[in-house]
Formats: sequence, C-alpha cells, structure tokens
Amino acid sequence: MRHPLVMGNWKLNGSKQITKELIEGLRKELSGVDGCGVAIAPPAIYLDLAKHAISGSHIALGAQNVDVNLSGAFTGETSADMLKDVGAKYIIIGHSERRTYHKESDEFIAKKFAVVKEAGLVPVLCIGETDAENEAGKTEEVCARQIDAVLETQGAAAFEGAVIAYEPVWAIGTGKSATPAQAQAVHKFIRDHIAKKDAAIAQQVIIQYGGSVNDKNAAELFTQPDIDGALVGGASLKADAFAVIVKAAAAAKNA
Ligand SMILES: O=C[C@H](O)COP(=O)(O)O
Repeated sequence: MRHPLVMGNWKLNGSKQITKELIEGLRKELSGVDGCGVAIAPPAIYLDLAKHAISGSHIALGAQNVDVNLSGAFTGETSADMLKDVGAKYIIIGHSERRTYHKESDEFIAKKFAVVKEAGLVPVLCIGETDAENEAGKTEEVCARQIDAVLETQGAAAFEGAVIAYEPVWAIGTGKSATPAQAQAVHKFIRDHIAKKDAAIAQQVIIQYGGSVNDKNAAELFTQPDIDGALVGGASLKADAFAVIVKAAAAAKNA
C-alpha cells in the first residue's frame, strides 16, 4: 500500500527567520495529521537550521539538488553524504529548472539518482514535458525517455523506495495546473512503463504531481488513483496553504 508524500520545494526562497517561522507554522498546522508523508526542501544553506526546527515532528527534510561527486575539487557543490550528514532524506533531482538553467541531461540526472541511492537517501526524480512537447503530443515519449535514463542503467529495482514527481513544465509556477484527469493519465502511463520491467516495483513507487498545486485544487488531484501526493513550489511557502494540501492527501488516503 502506497502512502502519499507531500513535499515542499522552497526553491530559492527563505532566510533564517522565514525558515524558523514557516516550520513553526507547519508544526502547528500539521499536529495530529496522519496518513501522509510530509517533507520540506529549503535551500541547502538552511538545511541544518531546518533540521533542528523540525526535530520531534513528523516533517522530514529534503534537499533541492546534489552533486554526482562525493568529495574533492568541485567548488560550490554539495554531496549526497553531506546531505545525509545534516539529516536530509528526500533529494530532488532532475527538476526542470535544473534541466533548463543548468543544462542537466537525462544521463547526468541518472548519475545523481545512483549517487543518492548509494548514500541510502531517497531520490525524488522530476520528469515532465514542456509546453511545446505537450502541444506536439510528446508527453509520454518525454516521460519515458527521462525514466529510461535510470531504468536502463540501474534497472527497475532502483525505483524501490524511490519517488517520481511528474511536473509538466507548462504547469510550474504558472497557476495553470494539469487537470486531475490529465495528470492521472500520465501517472498511469509512468507506472505502466515501469511495470513493463517490474510490476511490483511499479506498484510501490510514489508518483507525485507537481505544477501549480494549491489549497484549492489539491483535493481533487488526490482523488486520482495514481497520484500519490504532490511536489509543491509556491504554495509550500505558506504554512496554512501547505497544510491544507497535506490534509487533502491524508484525507484521500484515508477515504
Ligand atoms: O518543485 C515544485 C514545482 O516546480 C512546482 O512549483 P509550483 O507549485 O510553484 O508550480
């Protein structure tokens, strides 16, 4: 039985003060909420502060990126072991903003996937098509290619305990979420694609939806059978809105 996971990706937002206040707000709003995994991914520089602030709660810590190297002359990078050392569990890789602004390839992201798994952490592999690819009817082709980069190098077993976030690029930060039916169709395609290699692995993999998820549209998205929570950007910066999303996922799970 899969549990949903709602994860907040703070992106390049926050400060020491905001980190403390946002987590304090989340702890209050989420007290007693059960049935849904919750994680936050603040900027790397605030991970240690966040780890202390979530202490004793059921909020897990995530990171927004990782390097493929574990140590050495790689100025400005952060390794999987370092993320583990500060208490991060869920590591976002392949986010479209990194694919676009940092030119990260499918192969490079697959290497990150392997490094994260090797460290005993949980990769949150972001995949999804651009607006142009969507218009051209290439959604499934793009998602398959992005998953295959891992499947073909590490096998289906690599997805055991892993998380996939389907984030159509056209829905990210635009206020234009995919409809529940649109998202469900792609999530089912992703699960079926992995099932061709290993049905049991496909059944347990968490597939989050991401892209303009908010406190208004979350509940309906979570009614879909293959949508297992969400990767939330903008709405994760407000404790009350993020808590509504978490509660919606928990309610859908318990329904
Ligand atoms: O990682 C989160 C996604 O990029 C979604 O961002 P958004 O909720 O602001 O659209």
